[in-house]
Amino acid sequence: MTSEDVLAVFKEAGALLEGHFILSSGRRSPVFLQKALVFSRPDLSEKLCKALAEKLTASFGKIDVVAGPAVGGIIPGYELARHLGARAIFAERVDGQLQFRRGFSIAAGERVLIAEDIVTTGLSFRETVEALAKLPGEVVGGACIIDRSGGRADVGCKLISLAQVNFPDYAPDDLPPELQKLEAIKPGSRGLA
Ligand SMILES: O=P(O)(O)OC[C@H]1O[C@H](OP(=O)(O)OP(=O)(O)O)[C@H](O)[C@@H]1O
Ligand SMILES: O=C(O)c1cc(=O)[nH]c(=O)[nH]1
Ligand SMILES: [Mg+2]
Repeated sequence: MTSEDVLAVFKEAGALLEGHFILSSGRRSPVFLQKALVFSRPDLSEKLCKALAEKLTASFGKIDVVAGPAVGGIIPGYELARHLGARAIFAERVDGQLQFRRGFSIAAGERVLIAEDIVTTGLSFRETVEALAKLPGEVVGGACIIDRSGGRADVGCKLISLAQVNFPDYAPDDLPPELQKLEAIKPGSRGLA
């Protein structure tokens, strides 16, 4: 699939939003990819993750465990694991820090792939790398559906994306006039109680 094909899937799901959004990193953007609307469609989730899994097998070989950060990484992590013949686990925030709970474990020597929905600054991805450093297993690389950084984000390991885009984002104190006029909304879960 090309990046245009992937954006067409987001459009089909009504997930390509325009307005004034507060991103997970605190940066602001006039564009938001509401992946939850895509992942609410099993047919679309399967199509995207099957195509991504094919790229991953070519780059990383066998994967034993797919690990995604909640909330956004859970469904693509599970669906990728299904196509890769791996198992899926997720990390969730406890007092702001990502932890693997719920009895999830990784055995020594297992090959681990980090799965994300969207990468913007790479912050959430790097936090997942840190959480995995406390567990056995070898992180062989990472995957995301859409890399909003156009390939520039440093995620702390090799990242394979299904699509790369270059949507603008801004520091909150450096907004263009058209964003200053719009009320900002924060769709993601970071920082929620
Ligand atoms: O590369 P970054 O700058 O970290 O941005 C991308 C992250 O932002 C979103 O998560 P968010 O924390 O908004 O919560 P969600 O997973 O519940 O959507 C998304 O799911 C990624 O995890
Ligand atoms: O950077 C983010 O927080 C982010 C951007 C985006 O387009 N979609 C999303 O779910 N998160
Ligand atoms: Mg997330």
